Amino acid sequence: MIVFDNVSKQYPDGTMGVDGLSFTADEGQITVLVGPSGCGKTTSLRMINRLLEPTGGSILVGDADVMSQNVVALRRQIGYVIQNSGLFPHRTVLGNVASLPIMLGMSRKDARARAHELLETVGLDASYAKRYPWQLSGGQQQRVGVARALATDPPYMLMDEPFSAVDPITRAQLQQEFLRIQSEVGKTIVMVTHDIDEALTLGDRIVMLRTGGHLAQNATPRELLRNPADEFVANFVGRARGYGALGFTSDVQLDIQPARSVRIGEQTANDDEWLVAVDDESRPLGWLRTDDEGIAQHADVEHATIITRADGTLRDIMDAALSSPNGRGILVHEDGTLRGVITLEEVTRAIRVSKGL
Ligand SMILES: Nc1ncnc2c1ncn2[C@@H]1O[C@H](COP(=O)(O)OP(=O)(O)OP(=O)(O)O)[C@@H](O)[C@H]1O
Repeated sequence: MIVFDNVSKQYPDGTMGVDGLSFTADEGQITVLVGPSGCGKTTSLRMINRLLEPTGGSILVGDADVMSQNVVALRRQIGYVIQNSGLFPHRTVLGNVASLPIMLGMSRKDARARAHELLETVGLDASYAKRYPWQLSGGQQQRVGVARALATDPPYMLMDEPFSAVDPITRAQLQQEFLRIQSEVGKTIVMVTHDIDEALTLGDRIVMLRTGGHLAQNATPRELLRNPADEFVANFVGRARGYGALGFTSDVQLDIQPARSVRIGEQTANDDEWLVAVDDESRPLGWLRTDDEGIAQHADVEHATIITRADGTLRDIMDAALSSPNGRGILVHEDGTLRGVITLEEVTRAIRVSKGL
């Protein structure tokens, strides 16, 4: 657990970076600090591992005030991931991930074995191990940064805009992988972002700051969307409030209909009818209309269709229906096999029910 108790940071020139901030980052959860530029997010984060020192109040990591802990011992418990990864440029990927455990006394062999494991965890195969950071894309560098922070298996992680230097698609991918990793490792994480969508996607709890380093609201993503504390919070959450609120798994029962499907290469009598094309393992590829001879061809599949899980969020399911050429979304089971289809009307009904309309 990390606790901020009435914490302030006044810089030597008199600027109040953070002013009387209190919040708790619970064990095993992701707490996201979010807010406009200059509101004190990074200042708050850097006081946790004592890159900066508070001028008022106290910060507890575990049970002890950070100011009473030995700095080296404190930082050993805290993984730190920053924007642009901050990798050692002259060390290989493997060297970057293994260096801290070696410094802390792990044998070279064990540290390298662990580094290989971690690279796999963050989605980099063995061929990347010998490369240098400059030989990687921005997204790959961020993955190495996350692997490095996990290498000593610290109970706490601080992450400062970890996914902001990459393109939106890579970013979404990294976010999802990060959530998967966190579901396995269960670290106590404090993350900084200026992006409300990222905060809503990743945060178990969101601590929103306003200019001057004051707390604006401390809430779960759901509460923040439903009950913004004031106009500032409502404006900051902004466009995300309507559509974004659908980004949570809903408990509304959906009427999913069976789908007419066809395997590629198969002959079907249903020409001029939309069918779900599936592969040999019954995984859908997209919608397709068979040709005159009724043969399902790969080239005829509408690949722009978004296919999503039947137990996903209403937002994903709505995307599936909206991206379909016929207003019906293709849904899959957890293992990727075809579950059925859902009409846009049914999605709309589910949205109304979930919102109590
Ligand atoms: N060394 C410093 N000396 C004086 N003021 C500083 C110093 N570092 C930061 N500040 C000020 O403290 C305030 C908070 O800065 P901080 O970097 O924590 O904001 P932030 O929310 O992380 O911003 P951003 O999203 O732009 O990175 C700002 O007004 C900033 O100008």
